[in-house]
Amino acid sequence: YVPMASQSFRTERAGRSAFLRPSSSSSSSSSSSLSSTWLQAATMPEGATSGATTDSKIGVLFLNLGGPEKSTDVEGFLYNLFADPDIIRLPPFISSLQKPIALAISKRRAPKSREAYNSIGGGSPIVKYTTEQANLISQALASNHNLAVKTYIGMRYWFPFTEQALAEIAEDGIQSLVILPLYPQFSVSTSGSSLRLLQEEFSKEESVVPKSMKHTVVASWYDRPGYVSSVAGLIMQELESFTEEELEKFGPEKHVLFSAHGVPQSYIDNGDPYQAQIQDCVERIGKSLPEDVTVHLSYQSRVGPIEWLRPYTDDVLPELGEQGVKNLVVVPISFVSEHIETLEEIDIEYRELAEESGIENWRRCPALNTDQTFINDMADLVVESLESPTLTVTEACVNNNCIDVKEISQLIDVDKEAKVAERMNGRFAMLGIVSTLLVELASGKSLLHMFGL
Ligand SMILES: C=CC1=C(C)c2cc3[nH]c(cc4nc(cc5[nH]c(cc1n2)c(C)c5CCC(=O)O)C(CCC(=O)O)=C4C)c(C)c3C=C
Ligand SMILES: [Fe+2]
Ligand SMILES: [Fe+2]
Repeated sequence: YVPMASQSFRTERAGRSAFLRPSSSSSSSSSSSLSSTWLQAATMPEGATSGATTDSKIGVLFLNLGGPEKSTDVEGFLYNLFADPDIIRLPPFISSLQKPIALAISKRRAPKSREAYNSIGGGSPIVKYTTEQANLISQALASNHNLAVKTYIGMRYWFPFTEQALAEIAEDGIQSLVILPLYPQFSVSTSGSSLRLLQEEFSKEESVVPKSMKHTVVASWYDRPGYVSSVAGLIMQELESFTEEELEKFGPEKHVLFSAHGVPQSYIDNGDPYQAQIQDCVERIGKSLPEDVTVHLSYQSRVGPIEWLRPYTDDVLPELGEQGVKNLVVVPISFVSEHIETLEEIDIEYRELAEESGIENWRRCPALNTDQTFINDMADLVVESLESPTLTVTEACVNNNCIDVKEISQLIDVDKEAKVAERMNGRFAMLGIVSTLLVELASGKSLLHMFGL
């Protein structure tokens, strides 16, 4: 649990800044003409003149996945992850088995996972980095934009849980909340899962947060020039670290491999925008790299026997080796802080595979972590989202196909039948993972182990 006392919070805005009164509304004195952007509505009381401001308490909630901080957390963390219907999708007729299945899979996977966490010091650094990012973004909002906000961290599967963050948000009396998933690209399995949790909470009769609290979501932000240039900047540092001697020895060709986190192919077939956003993201970053650099894209971290997004990183590395690639920078692209899949999977497993494949001059681009260009851009993003029309959690989920429209059919008018049918297909595909488990339980044979679960 991260004590919130460590985060900065000023109830008063640090001063009067112009952005709260954008020029488009500066001559208006009617609150109704301001209703398109919720910050204005939230900060200006009914009938206020454009110059007037009130001190609305603004919060920013950063959503992230979370990770075990010590070895004994691993099984509980895995259970929470596999109990999430956005990670293991079951068809409705066995959905009541979600929890026992999660229990069995987490027990099965825990030793392998624990070993991986032990190899990086026993736990995940996600909370540490996310806390630092939240604090620095809050500082950048104060210094660059004269705006005081309180920041909160809501992890999906481990402490500090999103539910805890919501309780604090309510206790602090936050009136306007920006919800910012720390995943640049949207996937149903990451941002979508966290937003669904919020959607369910906010739509309860007796929600933890008051109905009067306004909120807006930033669903994805991989296409922001600030984000693109901060990643490109980190890649350039790695490319420039190839020495004259190395280039003489291994040749002048430089390659960059973007290794994105994978998702099951069935998610994409059912409307997850993730792959399209990854491709667009890689294209944008690739364009800001020197022309003599060759760019590749692959997907890592697959789990279970079903088809995931291809090509797989562990297939591409040997292929690059065969093609004679020697100078390679590997870039983790789906996440903004170091975690087990950068520190263990890329730095240990893939590095070893690359060496075996003859890729002799290896670099790994660090995750953004506390990169200052990135932090400043995230602060700008918060301000821009405050000035823009709101996007509610429900709208963000529906726009990105991560909500069963049947569940919210009262709220939103869409073609229910078609959407529900599409989701069912994805759920049957996930039966691949689950039926393997059931066969294993019945036969006593370790099929899941064979498949890496
Ligand atoms: C089984 C399905 C999984 C999907 C789909 C998935 C998508 C996905 N995950 C991340 C980022 C992270 N995943 C992390 C841990 C983790 N994820 C899965 C499974 C799926 N992920 C498992 C089983 C685990 C546990 C670790 C393990 O045993 O391998 C983490 C936490 C890392 C940490 O340091 O603790 C992150 C981060 C993305 C971005 C993504 C889809 C886009
Ligand atoms: Fe993973
Ligand atoms: Fe994951």
